[in-house]
Parts: sequence; structure tokens; C-alpha cells
Amino acid sequence: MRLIIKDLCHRYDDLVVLDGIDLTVQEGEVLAVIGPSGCGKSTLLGIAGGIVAPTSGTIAVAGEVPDGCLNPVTFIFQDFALLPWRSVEDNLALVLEHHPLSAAERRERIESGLRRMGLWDFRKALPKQLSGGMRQRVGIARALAVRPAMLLLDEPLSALDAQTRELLMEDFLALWQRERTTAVYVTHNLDEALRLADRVAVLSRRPGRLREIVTIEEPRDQRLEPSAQAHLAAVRDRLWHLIRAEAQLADREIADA
Ligand SMILES: Nc1ncnc2c1ncn2[C@@H]1O[C@H](COP(=O)(O)OP(=O)(O)OP(=O)(O)O)[C@@H](O)[C@H]1O
Repeated sequence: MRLIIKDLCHRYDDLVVLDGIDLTVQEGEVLAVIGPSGCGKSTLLGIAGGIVAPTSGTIAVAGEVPDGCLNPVTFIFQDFALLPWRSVEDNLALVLEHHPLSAAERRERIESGLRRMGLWDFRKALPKQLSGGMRQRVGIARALAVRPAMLLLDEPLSALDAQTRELLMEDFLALWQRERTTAVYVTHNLDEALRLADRVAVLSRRPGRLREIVTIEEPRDQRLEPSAQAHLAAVRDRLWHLIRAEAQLADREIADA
């Protein structure tokens, strides 16, 4: 599925947050969005997912959805957004509840989501009994259970320690290798963007404007190879150059506020 954003502007009362964003996310593409704190990344994602109505501009989706897709555009959040009183499997069941599925199909979706994320043995556990990384795996399994056409990820790894982040990045890589689900991935972390994205959209400080879209040419599965490092270092330098001054200014604005 493709996402097409045209001349998007958004204000919260007098606060202009996004200004004149034109962006197309291609079918099967992973687009990372980076930019200073408060520049409107989460707002952009919320608008793309239809949970925030933009002040002006248009958002459209186009293209095929996978067989059995129940929710074409699906979020994965930083704080996992699990119901603490429900077991792991019941958190997955929740997103299937209002869909006309047979009991067997419901079970199959839950089981396949849990198995793919290595959670089958933990299906009866409550979220509080799991580590942060496992909780986010539940969040991912829950998103996969609806067979989405597009994933909107809002800093999905930022609450996790470095090792767990690394493991979950491998999970995302395997996911995108297997399913080619279109994704918009908001992050503060350049390493995540460099590892996971096809292109990186850089927003300015608020009001967020699209400064540049940087393409990462190296195939995702070769980015740890020594031969990829020169290209990735050049992309990193470019991205850092773009965000550094904006981040410093945004920091000062926050400190002065
Ligand atoms: N519902 C809201 N009502 C009013 N202001 C809001 C609302 N949501 C966000 N904002 C403000 O809009 C601006 C952009 O917020 P947003 O969360 O989209 O930015 P962000 O780039 O995702 O930030 P961060 O990187 O810190 O997560 C911020 O100044 C924020 O305080």
C-alpha cells in the first residue's frame, strides 16, 4: 500500500506544528522520519493513520491490501499500549474481537503472530511478567495479527536498552524481508534509521517542514557488511549535518520555554 501526503499543514490552536509536507511512501518501502523533539513527527504519524485530522492538505492511501487484512493501517507505539490485565494471547485477541472471524481463524492468527515473535511459550503471561523487549514483541505480534498493509511505528524501540533494541531490529528486518509491509518509522535514533529504512525523511524544527529525503542505497540485509560501511557513514554524516543545527535550536527553544 502507498501513502500519499500533499501540502499537509497542522496546527494545535495557535501552534503551527507541520507546514507544507509533501511525501509519498511507496509500496513495500520503509520510510524513517527523523527530526528534533517537538517538530511534529508523532502528529504526522497520527495524521497518516487517521487519528488526527489535519488542518489542511490531503492524505491518501492506494494499492493492494494483503489477503485477510483486517486493519490496513496499524500502529506500533513506544509504550507498547498493552492492556495490563489481559494475558499476552488475550492482548492479541483484543484486536480481532470486532471482526467476523471463525474461532479457528482467530486461534490461527493469534498462534502465528505469537510464534513468529517467539512468544508462544509466554501466551498465558501478563505483560508485567515480561521484559520490555518481550512486551514490544507482543505489540508487534498484535499488529501482525490484523495482517496490516502499512505499519506506522512511533519510536517503537526507544524505551528499550541497547541489546534489546538490536534484537528487535533483527525482528523488524526479518519481518520486512518476509512481508514487505509498507512502513513509516519515526525515530530519534540514527542507527535505527540507517539499519532499517529505505529512505530517511528529515524534518526541520517546529513547524516541521520536510528538509530532505535521503536514500540509503545499500540493501537492508547487507548493511552490517564491511563493504557497506563507507556508504552508511556518508549517509550518517549527511543526516547528522541536516539535523544537528535544527536539534540545537530546538533544544534551546525548549530550555528557554
Ligand atoms: N494534542 C495536542 N494538543 C496540543 N499540542 C500538541 C498536541 N499534541 C502535540 N502537541 C504539540 O505539538 C508539537 C509537536 O508534537 P509531536 O508529538 O507531534 O512532535 P514530535 O516530533 O513527535 O516530538 P518528540 O520527538 O518529542 O516525540 C509539540 O510542541 C507538542 O507539545
